[in-house]
Amino acid sequence: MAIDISLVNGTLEAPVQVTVTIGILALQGAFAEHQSALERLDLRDVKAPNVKGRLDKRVCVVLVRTTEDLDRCDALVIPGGESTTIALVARRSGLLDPLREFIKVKPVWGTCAGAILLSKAVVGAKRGGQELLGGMSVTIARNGWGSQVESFEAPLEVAGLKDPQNPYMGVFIRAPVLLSLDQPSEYPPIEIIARLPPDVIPHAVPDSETQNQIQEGSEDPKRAVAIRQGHHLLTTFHPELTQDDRFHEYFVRECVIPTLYG
Ligand SMILES: NC(=O)CC[C@H](N)C(=O)O
Repeated sequence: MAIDISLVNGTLEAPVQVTVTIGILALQGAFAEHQSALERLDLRDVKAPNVKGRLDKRVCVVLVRTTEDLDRCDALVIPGGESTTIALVARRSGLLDPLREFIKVKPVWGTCAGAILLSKAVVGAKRGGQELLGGMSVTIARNGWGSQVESFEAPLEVAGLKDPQNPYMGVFIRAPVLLSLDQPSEYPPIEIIARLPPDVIPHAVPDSETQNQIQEGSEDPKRAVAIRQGHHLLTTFHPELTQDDRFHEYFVRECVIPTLYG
C-alpha cells in the first residue's frame, strides 16, 4: 500500500493517491493469466467508501517468488496449477511459513490448486501427503470431478457479484470439490458466493465422503464453488481463464479494500 500525502498551500492534505498492491504466487501454474486479469481492472469503478482520496487506477501486481516479494503485498492470489508442486516449491523457496503468516493477517484468494492450499484439510492428496497453508475452515477433495478429460464449463449462480443476473461461466479443470464448510467459532462466517446449477453433480467424490457432513435442511457443500470467509476467497474453478473479470473485481472490492481501509 502506498499513500502519497501532498502539501497544498503549506498544509498537509488527506491522502490523494492510494495504490493497492496484489501479489500472485508465481511458483507454478496460471499466474500470468491472473496478472492480465488484475491489470485489466479499473479501480476507479470500484466503490471504496472508506478511502480518503482516490484509488490508483491500476492494481500494482507483484509476482511472488521470494519472501521479499511477499513483504511488498497487501493481498495475495494463489493460482491454479498443481497444488502438490506449488507446496513443494514453496517449501524449497522458504516461502511456506511466511505464506502461512501472511494468510493470518492479509486477504488471500485461492483458485483451484490455490483453493486446495487455502483449505484446512484435503481428501485425495498424492501419496507422500500434501502440505497446506490453511486459512479457511473447509475440507476439500482434490480432483473431485475426476481427471483432465472430465474438465467442463458450467454457468454459475453468482448472487454476490456485480451484475448478478448474468451467469458466470465457470471453467473447471481437474477441479477440487468442497466436502464440508465447517464453522468453528474462531473463524469468520462462511458465505457462498457462487453455486453450481442443480443439474451438475460432482460424481467422482464418493457419497460416503460427504453423506455424514450434510445436515438435514442445510445446503450440499459440493454445490458451493466460490466461498468467502472473512477476507479470504476460494474458487474451485479458474476465473483467470475467462475475460469476465467479476471475481477479480469482487476480491479487490470486498476482500482487499475493506481490509486495508475498513
Ligand atoms: N486446475 C487446477 O488447478 C487443478 C488442481 C489439481 N487437481 C491439484 O491438485 O492441484
